[in-house]
Amino acid sequence: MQQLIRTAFVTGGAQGLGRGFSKALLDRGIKVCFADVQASVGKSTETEFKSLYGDDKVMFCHCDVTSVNNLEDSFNAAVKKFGHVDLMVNNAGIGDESKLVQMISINLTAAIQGSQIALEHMRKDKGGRGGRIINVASTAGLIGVYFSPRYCASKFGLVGYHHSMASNPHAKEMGLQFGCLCPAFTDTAIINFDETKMDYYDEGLKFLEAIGINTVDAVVDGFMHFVDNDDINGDIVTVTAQRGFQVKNKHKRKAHL
Ligand SMILES: NC(=O)c1ccc[n+]([C@@H]2O[C@H](COP(=O)([O-])OP(=O)(O)OC[C@H]3O[C@@H](n4cnc5c(N)ncnc54)[C@H](O)[C@@H]3O)[C@@H](O)[C@H]2O)c1
Ligand SMILES: CC/C=C\C[C@H](O)/C=C/C=C\C=C\C=C\[C@@H](O)[C@@H](O)C/C=C\CCC(=O)O
Repeated sequence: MQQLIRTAFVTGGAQGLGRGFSKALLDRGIKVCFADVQASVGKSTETEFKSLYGDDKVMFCHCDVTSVNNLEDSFNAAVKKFGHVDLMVNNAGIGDESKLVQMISINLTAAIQGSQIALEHMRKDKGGRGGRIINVASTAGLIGVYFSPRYCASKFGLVGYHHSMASNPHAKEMGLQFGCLCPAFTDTAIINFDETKMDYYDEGLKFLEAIGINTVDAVVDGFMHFVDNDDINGDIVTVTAQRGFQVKNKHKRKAHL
């Protein structure tokens, strides 16, 4: 029987993919707390969502995910308002090769810390009611990309964390499931590149033009796989302009060998 998802916490939800995931969840009647470092964009997204879905369905927390205290306080504010968080989405991210330390801190460290905060709250063996933790990585977490090597490293790290957590034989008794979303280039602000954000800028742009750009809606469709299906533990969803969304799971494949 499908675990009922009633509430979600989404980082980086003020705009782009996080906003798209939040809206799709709200459309399903799931209450959403979204956190973002951009206060004014977050507030205006919150105002719009409240007018569409009602004041009790959505909340915005101004939060810099690189501060673990800030992240924990925001998560706890969602638990206080909604009673429980069933779905954690670690989505906040940047793509800037000139900001190595900040990028690792946001894309990798904060996503791991967000996962750990969520799982301590969700663990059935510790009195929680279970839940799902979705980490937003990238196809750049699955294949090497020479013009964005630092970004790639942050996303490979996150995919490694996902595999490790999903392969935990105790995940089931804790009531936890781990999913990882790996889109290729998608039409959001993160792909507004300039020479400082990418190595081999011209070659990077040519690659991007050659493989094409996903719409936000296409990536949201892939994301909803983690909400609409029962047994998603270990799933990696890739979304590419050429092939749409595809689900891969090396843990299940191994189990069948
Ligand atoms: N758009 C793409 O091509 C693409 C492809 C694959 C993966 N991704 C990943 O998707 C995720 C969302 O990116 P997007 O494409 O929507 O880009 P975006 O720039 O539109 O959105 C990123 C959001 O994260 C927020 N954010 C950044 N730093 C933060 C911090 N320290 N604390 C809290 N919030 C912070 C931003 O304010 C913004 O709202 C990222 O993890 C990104 O790496 C994007
Ligand atoms: C640095 C910029 C910020 C965001 C952009 C995004 O995260 C970066 C994507 C970089 C590369 C994407 C490559 C996509 C390639 C696909 O067309 C395809 O060839 C790979 C598809 C699946 C991959 C891997 C696998 O199945 O093993």
